[in-house]
Amino acid sequence: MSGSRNGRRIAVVLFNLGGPDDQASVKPFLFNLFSDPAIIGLPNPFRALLARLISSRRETSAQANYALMGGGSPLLPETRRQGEALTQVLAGLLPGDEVRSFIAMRYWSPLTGQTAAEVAAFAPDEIVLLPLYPQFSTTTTQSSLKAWREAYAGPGVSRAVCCYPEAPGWIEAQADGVRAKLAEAGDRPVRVLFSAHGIPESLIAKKGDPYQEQIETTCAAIAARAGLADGSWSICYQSRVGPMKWLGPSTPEAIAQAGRDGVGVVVAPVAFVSEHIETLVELDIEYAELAHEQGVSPYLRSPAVGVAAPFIRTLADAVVDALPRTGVSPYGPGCRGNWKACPRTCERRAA
Ligand SMILES: C=CC1=C(C)c2cc3[nH]c(cc4nc(cc5[nH]c(cc1n2)c(C)c5CCC(=O)O)C(CCC(=O)O)=C4C)c(C)c3C=C
Ligand SMILES: [Fe+2]
Ligand SMILES: [Fe+2]
Repeated sequence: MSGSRNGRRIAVVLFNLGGPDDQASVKPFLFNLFSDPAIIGLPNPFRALLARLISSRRETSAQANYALMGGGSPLLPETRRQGEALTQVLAGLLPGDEVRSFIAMRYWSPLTGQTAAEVAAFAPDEIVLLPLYPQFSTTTTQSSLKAWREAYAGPGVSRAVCCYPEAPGWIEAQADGVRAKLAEAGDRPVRVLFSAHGIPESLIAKKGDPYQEQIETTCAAIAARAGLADGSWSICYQSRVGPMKWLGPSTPEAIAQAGRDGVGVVVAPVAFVSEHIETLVELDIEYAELAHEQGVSPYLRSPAVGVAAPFIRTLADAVVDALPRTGVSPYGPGCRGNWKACPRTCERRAA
């Protein structure tokens, strides 16, 4: 943190999904997730009933998965590390301003309402809303920004970063991870599978959700930066939930295809910025077993970017760019507040 009598007080609010801290929080966490109209588009009381039903049904299997990580999700401690690294970089970029970072999780603590009260107590002049989702989706970024607007009643001007699917430091950090795993593969033939969290396909047609398009932008940029040849990489989607048609091909299908083609894989998670259940359990345990069964070898996974310096610099640049009169943006010209029209800095003024 840096301070000055004349500087601005700037709150940076990091948004992520949240995860249960322990076994007892798994069910209420799932209930919160499935109660979100951005996830289940039914009116109440049907949505609440369905949320109760699904959270009860998934509880035991989800608890078993969280137990593999010691009982709860590492998402909050990982996000705290990112917040601390970001605050340090911002102190250097914004000397004279007092910058403090906060974390607002969508479905588990610290929940948005609690964080909104903490930010209000800080009495900021400026609030930068920073989703830890590089690609914008109605199910993630838009849901978090909406929750913030409903919860925050304190002082300051809120400005939102919408997305950074091809921001230079984000792509560099991802490409570094992929290159390291390709080096580990050595002479063995491998395909790079860019694996993103899926969403239901209907959201794209119904809501114009730009997520898939931005995933494709991210993957093409990483492939170019890592020098991957055409045909040596593909995009797939993991973590399907429920009976609806989700984006495809699924990551298990892509692994099976690699098996048929006689190549190993380097799986790169491209929609997550930290390690959590979807990487540590789904990719590292479930899909690794699948790969083993299908004779896919090697099966390697590049790490989530975490606190990699180029990534934290990308976040810091996004914050500086969101503030008024602060230099040249690597993200292109500013947005007029409509994410459908402007896929880079959507919902810039979220207040
Ligand atoms: C890009 C990020 C994510 C998108 C898009 C997303 C959409 C989405 N997720 C579900 C259902 C579940 N997600 C769960 C956990 C989870 N999801 C993300 C990210 C995205 N989700 C994160 C960061 C996490 C938390 C991980 C942790 O460590 O706790 C879960 C719980 C786990 C499980 O039971 O599998 C569910 C359920 C839907 C339905 C959806 C889009 C419609
Ligand atoms: Fe999810
Ligand atoms: Fe925009």
